[in-house]
Amino acid sequence: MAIRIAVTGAQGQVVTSLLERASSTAEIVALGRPKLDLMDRDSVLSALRDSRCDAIVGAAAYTAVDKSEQEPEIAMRVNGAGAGFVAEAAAELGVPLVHISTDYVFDGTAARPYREDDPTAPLGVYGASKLEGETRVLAACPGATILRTAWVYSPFGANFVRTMLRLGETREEVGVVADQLGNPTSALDIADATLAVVTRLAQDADPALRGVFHMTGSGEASWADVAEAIFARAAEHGRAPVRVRRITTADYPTPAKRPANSRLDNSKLARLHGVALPDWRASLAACVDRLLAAAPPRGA
Ligand SMILES: NC(=O)C1=CN([C@@H]2O[C@H](COP(=O)(O)OP(=O)(O)OC[C@H]3O[C@@H](n4cnc5c(N)ncnc54)[C@H](OP(=O)(O)O)[C@@H]3O)[C@@H](O)[C@H]2O)C=CC1
Ligand SMILES: Cc1cn([C@H]2C[C@H](O)[C@@H](COP(=O)(O)OP(=O)(O)O[C@H]3O[C@@H](C)C(=O)[C@@H](O)[C@H]3O)O2)c(=O)[nH]c1=O
Repeated sequence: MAIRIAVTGAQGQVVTSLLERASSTAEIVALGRPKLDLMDRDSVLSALRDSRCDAIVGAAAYTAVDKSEQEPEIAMRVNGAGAGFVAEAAAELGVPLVHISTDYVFDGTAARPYREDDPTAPLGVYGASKLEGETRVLAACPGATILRTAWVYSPFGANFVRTMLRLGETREEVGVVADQLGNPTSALDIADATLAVVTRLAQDADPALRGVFHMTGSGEASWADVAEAIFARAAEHGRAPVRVRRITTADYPTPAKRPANSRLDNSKLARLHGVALPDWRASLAACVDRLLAAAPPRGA
């Protein structure tokens, strides 16, 4: 019988990807606002109780990194307290919980990819609110599994790939920071991996499968590398060439500080869950192909 997985959020990149990748072995029940509002504890508990789920994936979040600097209370309520309400429901229902978190819990000063037990020190409100969420999730549901991912893109919603393709429609050159390193990750790959993890958790009570794990696309990049790969692939689709000017973080001031190095070490997930995500370049090319196949060039 298919495992019934309740997911928080209805239209986010990861939720949409889970809906697309769900197979005959997994049924996704996507719970978004107004039925489930992370700012409203009662709605979270009642939506999850009503879902008759076998497992929960906490994917909804306040993800506007810069805007969160102006709206710290909302970010904290959604990503901190809200994540805790979801964990409370998982504990009450006695079902496995996978909670999605972020590389932005780190300050980026390490000279190597971060491991799960490295000290956290978020630079901005978004990262701090997601860290608060991790703490609350583990307090309310000690058997939860937290998957920290990073730099998520997909054919859906708002993300860096879609921003670059949009800018490339009207510009010959785009300045992109080359001194922030991370792991670009396809939401569709996150969906495949999350389904594997959650299905295993529903069958296996091993405590080693619980706790914090890093889960990103394989391989590392700067944002400028990602932009170059996007425009190179777009050119293969006949799009006008776009140059990437490799700039520094100081050249591109933003309200929120971002980590210079937020590469994550995924070896714990591979060792204990047997899960590894594909190389970011292959998944990024597939995403660009899909977006451009759906949208003919301007003026065509
Ligand atoms: N995007 C990224 O680069 C990264 C994301 N993550 C994490 O991965 C997870 C999924 O991210 P992603 O799919 O990209 O997110 P998106 O920004 O694409 O979607 C976020 C979803 O959360 C929902 N949401 C926001 N506020 C609330 C609320 N108060 N109650 C209920 N739902 C709410 C939104 O609903 P609505 O559609 O109604 O606005 C939206 O559907 C998040 O936990 C995020 O922190 C981790 C690393 C990188
Ligand atoms: C649009 C643009 C951005 N940039 C820079 C700004 C920033 O340093 C970097 C990425 O910009 P974005 O605002 O798209 O990405 P950002 O919102 O920082 O993405 C983050 O989102 C949250 C939700 C996460 O959890 C993180 O893992 C990460 O993916 O690129 C440029 O240099 N040039 C540009 O034209």
